[in-house]
Amino acid sequence: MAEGSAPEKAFPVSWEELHRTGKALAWRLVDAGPFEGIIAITRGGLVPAAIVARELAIRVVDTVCVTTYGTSGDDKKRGELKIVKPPSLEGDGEGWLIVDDLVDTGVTARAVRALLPKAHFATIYAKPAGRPLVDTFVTEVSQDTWIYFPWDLEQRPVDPIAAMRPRR
Ligand SMILES: O=P(O)(O)OC[C@H]1O[C@H](OP(=O)(O)OP(=O)(O)O)[C@H](O)[C@@H]1O
Ligand SMILES: Nc1nc2[nH]cnc2c(=O)[nH]1
Ligand SMILES: [Mg+2]
Repeated sequence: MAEGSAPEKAFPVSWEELHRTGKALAWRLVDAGPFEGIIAITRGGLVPAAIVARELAIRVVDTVCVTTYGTSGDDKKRGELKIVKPPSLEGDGEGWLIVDDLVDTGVTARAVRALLPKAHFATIYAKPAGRPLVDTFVTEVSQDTWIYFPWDLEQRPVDPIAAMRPRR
């Protein structure tokens, strides 16, 4: 999310939807390979990487562990980007697939691309600012949207619409 611009729209994603869209990503990647393996950007890329690995029969899965958002306790606030664990892989990433859940400002993608410039970079979702950094994605959402993944959500009771309006 761009500094100073609070996201206005919520885009909640269910497990079923994530699985379906993750498979759609795998379909888009099938002719871009074969890949030596996947590098998942933790933590958000872990579940999408598992879905893509299963669909493309990829057995080698590595991680690059990055912290940016949420380090101050607010999940929507960006902190300083740190690579807390680099990929085990040596080299420029040629023949490898990097998977993340989404690209927003592109700061995370840019940092990981700098480590592995020749790898193919794939995400399920992309916002316009980060889109040029991604080789393959499935769904674009507007920059002022915040995507809520299944692991960000739980079922809760909500008031009926009428209860949220002033009585006439
Ligand atoms: O394009 P950017 O503006 O850099 O944002 C995209 C990154 O933000 C989220 O990760 P986050 O830092 O929230 O950590 P997490 O994956 O551990 O949830 C998401 O999983 C991407 O990795
Ligand atoms: N869950 C989630 N994390 C993000 N990190 C940067 N943008 C987003 C977003 O829209 N949703
Ligand atoms: Mg992430």
